[in-house]
Amino acid sequence: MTTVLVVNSGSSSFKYQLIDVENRTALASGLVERIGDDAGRVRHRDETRGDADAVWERDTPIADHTAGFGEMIASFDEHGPSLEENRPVAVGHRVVHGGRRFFEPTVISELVKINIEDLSDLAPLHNPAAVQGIDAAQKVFPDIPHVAVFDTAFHQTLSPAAFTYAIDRDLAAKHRIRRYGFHGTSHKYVSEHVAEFLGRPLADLNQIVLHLGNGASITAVRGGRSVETSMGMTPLEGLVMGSRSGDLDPAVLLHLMRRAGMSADDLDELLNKRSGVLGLSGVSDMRDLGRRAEEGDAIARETLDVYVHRLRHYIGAYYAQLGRVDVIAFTAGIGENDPVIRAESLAGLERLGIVVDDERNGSVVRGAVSVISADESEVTVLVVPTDEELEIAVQTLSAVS
Ligand SMILES: Nc1ncnc2c1ncn2[C@@H]1O[C@H](COP(=O)(O)OP(=O)(O)O)[C@@H](O)[C@H]1O
Ligand SMILES: CC(=O)OP(=O)(O)O
Ligand SMILES: [Mg+2]
Repeated sequence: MTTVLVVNSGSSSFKYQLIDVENRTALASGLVERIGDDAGRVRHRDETRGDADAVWERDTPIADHTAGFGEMIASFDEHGPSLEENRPVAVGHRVVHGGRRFFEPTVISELVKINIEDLSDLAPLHNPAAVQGIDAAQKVFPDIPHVAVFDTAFHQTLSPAAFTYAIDRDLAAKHRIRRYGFHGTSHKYVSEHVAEFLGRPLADLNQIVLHLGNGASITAVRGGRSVETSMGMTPLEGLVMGSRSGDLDPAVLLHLMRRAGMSADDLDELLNKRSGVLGLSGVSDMRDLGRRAEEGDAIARETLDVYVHRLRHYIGAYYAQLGRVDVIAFTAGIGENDPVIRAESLAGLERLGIVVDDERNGSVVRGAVSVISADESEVTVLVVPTDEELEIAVQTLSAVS
């Protein structure tokens, strides 16, 4: 058995899995969530036992990703499966920003780590967390290779028309300003999985993939290649997110600098950490927002409207970019679990061939691929659980063997 330990450091949570790559199965999985929050939570599952009792949950404040990594090792020691007996051949790390330097899975040397750290100003919520995770993991597993798999990799296929910002050409080239795109491992996995599920060649399918997690992005995939994506030079552009603004008029920044005396660091913090759903409503978690809206809270309802309005804007734009759409796939925390967001983002689009079936949308089985479009819908609408960890494990093994 060949196992790989995968660490997926998100902005507010980190997921891990010990994966038996040949059998494409997880031996253990876990989630350390609400990092940096007093309501931190650890969930560890021994997947080898296959019973509902093999899950352990614990509430504990988790200061940062390094502390979270300690919780993960403690969970393996306490509950199993044994990391000694199922010793991984490598650790695969999700790294959000690879810039132009990295697009293949890359064995992490000191130099690679310095380069990842160097890209932190382009992904301030993510690359520092990844480096912390790599440092902590290298201490625990000093004798096996560590591999970085980059979120930006899948979007290397964007055309210049799609990745170029309309600013001074020389200045942009000098400072490497262009669209890179993110969540690529997820967009790749989901779009390939869709083809498998439908039993159709990937090359024949035009897809719109909506990755709606704490960070969120949408990608137009033509024949398995990313042709347009909503995140840009950094994971700040595009959709409304948990605490990130997504798109705004760049002049807003100038206005805030001139009129509110805000510095670059102030704006960075405002747009990445105090905007989006959090900035509008005071809560960043979509579960909390949905609950408040249901209870009649007007601000929560308005925040949902802003969120959905932006989503629909992109769905329309990507429909036009693709010309013909075969599949719309929802994935990640919100995409997989929130029927209200799914229904509202596609409501009234019958003329585009999109008809969601309310019954199917409301009875999606967690963890399985589900069709939520009506039989008469020309566009097949799917909920597809993403598996960034499996994709990372496969790519990690390919980099070390
Ligand atoms: N049952 C649910 N209903 C609505 N939203 C949910 C549900 N479960 C999780 N979410 C949302 O999913 C988001 C986190 O998604 P995830 O893909 O784990 O994000 P990330 O990887 O960026 O941390 C949170 O906003 C959370 O509220
Ligand atoms: C790139 C990005 O935004 O990642 P996440 O959704 O995990 O925050
Ligand atoms: Mg994520």
